[in-house]
Amino acid sequence: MSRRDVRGSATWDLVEEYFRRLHEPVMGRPHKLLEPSCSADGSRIAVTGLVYDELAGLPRQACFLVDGTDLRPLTGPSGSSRQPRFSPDGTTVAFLSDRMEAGRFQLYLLRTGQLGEAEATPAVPAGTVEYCSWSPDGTKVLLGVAGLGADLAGGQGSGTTRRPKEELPDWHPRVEIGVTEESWRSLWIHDLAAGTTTRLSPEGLNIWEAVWLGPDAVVAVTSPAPDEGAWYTAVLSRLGLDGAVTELARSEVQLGWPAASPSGGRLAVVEAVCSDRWVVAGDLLVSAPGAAFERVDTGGVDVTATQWIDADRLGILGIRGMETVAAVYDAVTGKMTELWSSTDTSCGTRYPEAAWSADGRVVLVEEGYSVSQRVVVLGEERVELAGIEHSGTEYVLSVAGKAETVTWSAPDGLRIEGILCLPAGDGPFPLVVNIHGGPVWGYRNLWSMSSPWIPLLVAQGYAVLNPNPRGSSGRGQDFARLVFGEMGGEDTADFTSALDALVERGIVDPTRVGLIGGSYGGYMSSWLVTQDQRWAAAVPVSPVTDWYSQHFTSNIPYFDALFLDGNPEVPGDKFHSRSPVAHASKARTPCLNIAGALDRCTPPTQAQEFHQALLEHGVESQLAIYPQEGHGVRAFPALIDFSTRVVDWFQKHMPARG
Ligand SMILES: CSCC[C@H](NC=O)C(=O)N[C@@H](CC(C)C)C(=O)N[C@@H](Cc1ccccc1)C(=O)O
Repeated sequence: MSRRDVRGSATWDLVEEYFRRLHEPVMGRPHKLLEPSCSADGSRIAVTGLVYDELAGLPRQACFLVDGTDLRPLTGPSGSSRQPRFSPDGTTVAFLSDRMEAGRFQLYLLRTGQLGEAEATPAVPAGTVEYCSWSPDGTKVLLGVAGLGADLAGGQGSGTTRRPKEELPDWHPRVEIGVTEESWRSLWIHDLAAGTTTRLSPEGLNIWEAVWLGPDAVVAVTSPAPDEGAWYTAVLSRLGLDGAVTELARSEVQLGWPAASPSGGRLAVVEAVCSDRWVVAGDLLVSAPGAAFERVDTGGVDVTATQWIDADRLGILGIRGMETVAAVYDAVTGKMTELWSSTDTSCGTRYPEAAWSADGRVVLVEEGYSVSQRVVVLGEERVELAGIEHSGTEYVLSVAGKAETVTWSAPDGLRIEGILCLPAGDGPFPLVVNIHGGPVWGYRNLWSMSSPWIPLLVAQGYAVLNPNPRGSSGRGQDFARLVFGEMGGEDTADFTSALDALVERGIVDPTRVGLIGGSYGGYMSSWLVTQDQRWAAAVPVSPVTDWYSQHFTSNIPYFDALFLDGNPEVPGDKFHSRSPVAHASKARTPCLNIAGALDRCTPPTQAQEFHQALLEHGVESQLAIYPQEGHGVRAFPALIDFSTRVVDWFQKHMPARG
C-alpha cells in the first residue's frame, strides 16, 4: 500500500460498507446509550444517547426517557443535549445543552409530564457546563463549569473546550501564554426560585468535580491551578454556600468520585493510582458523621462509581479482574452485599457507571462483546428495558466472532488476563494485540470492545487480544502500582509472554502477530517493536515515543515525571532509556504511525519522531496525521480512513488467509 489517498480503494469500500451497515438502520435514533439516571422512586429512567443523522463528524447527544422497551426523546435535534438528571421529587429533569451555541453547554429544565420547550436558565458567562446535580432539597442545581479554552482530558479527546472564534489574519502566530482566565474550572449554583445562576467557587481554586454535601455545602476535588497536570495532586475540599473552603482529605495518589449522603452526614471518595483525569478505579474511603475517612473492604472490587442510596447505604459499581460488580455497602453494619456481577457483560464508558433508586435498585446500561446495549434494572429481580438492537447490531454480531477471557503467566510468574476476540473457524489465527491506554485502565467485556474496528479485524480473520498487563485496574492498588516508575519495564514481558502462551496453545500463528494501541498503548506498541523482533506489523496510535520531548510539549508533563519516576534533566534517565526513539535501531517491524494534529496530550510530533527514526534505520514506516483529530481518531470520515489503513497494514504485512 503506497497510496497516500486510500479513498475509493477496495478496503475503503469494505470499511465504509461495514460502518453503513452498522449505523444506517438507526440514523436519527440512538446507536449508543450512556449516563443512566433515575428518579428517586425508580419509576422513571433517562439516558443520554449518541445519535448520527448522517455518517459525518461526531454523533450528536440527545436525552431519552426509557418507556418500557422504548426510548422516547426528551430533547430535540438541535445541538447536543446530555446528562438528564431528575429532581429529588421527580417532577423536573435538568439537562445540559449547547443548542444556543455549539460547544457551549448550559443548564435547561424540563417539567416531566408537561408538553413544551425546556426552560433555559441564565447562561454561565464565558464557560461551558460539564456536569450538574440537584441539591438534596431540590431548590438548586450545582453546575461544574469549564472556561472556554480549558484543556480537555485525553479520554475526552484532548484539545480544549471550544474557544470563541478570534478574527485574526492568516499570518498571525498561534500564541501560547500559559494559564489564562479561560483555563479554570469553577462551580456555579442555579437557584430555581430566584431564577439566578451565581458563582460559588472562589478565584484561584480549580474545581475538577463536585457534588452536594447536604443542602448548604458541596464537596469537590480541587487544586490551586487549572492545568491538567494539577489534577494529579488535587485534594478533597468542602465549599460552604457561605463561601468557606475547608480541606477534607489529601492523598499520595489521586482522589475521585466524591459522594455525600442526602443530609451530608456521610461521605465517600475513591482513592486510586491514576494515569488519567476522570479515570479513577480504586479503594473506597467512607467517613461517618464527624469522623475521619476509613478504608472499606470491598472484597477485591476496585470502585469506579458510588451513590448514596440513603443516609447509611452506599451503592457501588466497580471491577474485580474481568468482572463488573454492583453492590451495596451498609455503613452501619460494614457489610457489602453484591447485587450483580458479570464477566460476559459490563456497563459504562470509561469505567462501570450506574444510577440508584432510593429502594436500592440499580439502573445500568448493560452490554457485552456479544450483547448489544440494553437498560437493565437490578434489584430483587432483573428487569430488561429498552435496548439498542437492530439489523446493524445483528450484522456486527454475525461477523464479530466471539470473545473469551484468557490468562497466562508472565516470566516472573504473575498471572495476566485479557479478552481474546476470535474469528469463526479453527486456528492458528493471525493475531493483533490491542494495547490499552492509561497505563492504569482495563479492558472489560463490552460491545465491539468499544472500538468498531475490532469486529472489523475479526471479520477479516484476525484474532484480537485485549490484554490487561500489570498496571491495569481491577486487580487492586498493588497491581496498578506495578507500572509506577516502571513503564516499559516488567510490563513489556506481559505482552511477549501472551504471544508465547497463545502460540503454544495452537491459537496463534507466530509468523503473523501484530500490535495496535492508543495513547499509552501507542507508546507500548512503539516500545515493543524495539524490544522484540517477532512483531510482523504495528500501528501505534497517538503514541509517546520520546519521553523527553513529550515532557516539554504535552499538556500533562506531570504524568510522565510521576509515572516514569524520573527527571528529564538527568542524562541517561528513564526519560531517555525508556523512549522508543532511542532504540529505533533495534526495530525491524513495519509501523503505521497515527496521530491527531490537535492532540495536546500526546502531540503529533511524537508519532513523527518515531516515523523518522524508523526510516533512518531502513525500517518501513508510514505517518498519518489527521488535521481535525485530537487524542485518537473519532469523527467520520477520518474513522473510515483510519480503519482502512489499519486493515491494509495488517493485510500487507501479516495477511489473514482464506
Ligand atoms: C502515555 S502519555 C499519556 C497517556 C494517557 N495517560 C495519561 O494521561 C493515556 O493513555 N490515556 C488514555 C486513557 C484511557 C482511559 C485508556 C486515553 O486517553 N485514551 C484515549 C485516546 C485513544 C484511544 C485509542 C486510540 C488512541 C487514543 C481514549 O481511550 O479515548
